[in-house]
Amino acid sequence: MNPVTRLDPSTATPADDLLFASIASDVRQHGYSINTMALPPTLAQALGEHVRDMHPDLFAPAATGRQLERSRNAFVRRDEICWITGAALAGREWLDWAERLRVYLNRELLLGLFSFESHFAHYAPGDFYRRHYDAFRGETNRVLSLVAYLNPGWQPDEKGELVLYRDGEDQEGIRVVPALGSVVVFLSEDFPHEVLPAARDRYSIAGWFRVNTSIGGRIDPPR
Ligand SMILES: O=C(O)CCC(=O)C(=O)O
Ligand SMILES: [Fe+2]
Repeated sequence: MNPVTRLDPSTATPADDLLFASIASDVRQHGYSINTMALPPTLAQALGEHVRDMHPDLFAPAATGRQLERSRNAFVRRDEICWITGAALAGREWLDWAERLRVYLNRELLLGLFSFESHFAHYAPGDFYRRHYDAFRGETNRVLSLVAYLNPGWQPDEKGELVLYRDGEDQEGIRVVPALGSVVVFLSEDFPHEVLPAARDRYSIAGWFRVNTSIGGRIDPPR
């Protein structure tokens, strides 16, 4: 077996640097950042192939709700998820990339991001995730949400957009097509968002950078 060469996960490469700089400046100015064809193409390709190859049994219905009241709520969300552990190479490379972004954002924005968790999500045709926040003030350690899309050749009539609302009042939102390589970052407590039903299988990664403060006496509460 050939040894696999991996980059030092803590240092941004020149290619990452441009993207990371624009994410940092968007988040500083607006609290969110939307980037098309942003993931390194080989990484996007590898993740897309990996997620489509994964055995369906690895995916489980996603839970909703606040920290202590988690339950499956099929009225709120219908997707199935699989947490990314880094056991497979594509997942490992994704976690390394997110780690470089974490280090970069901490340096630029002083957010004190401490850790990262993420899962693959599969939305079968018709699946959705209703308007929601990823974090509620004082209830979770999630500070910054990161979503990446893994769908080559997405057509406009296939729908399945992410709608990112600018605040609690916004009803119009900004629509993001879930096309391969697009990356969206936003402050988890500030931007409600939803996933519209799609006409074909829709694959994404949702992740969260977290801080390490204790909440209600519990340190680093469970997902
Ligand atoms: O897949 C997406 O577009 C976003 C998913 C999402 O909002 C979530 O998992 O919290
Ligand atoms: Fe979300």
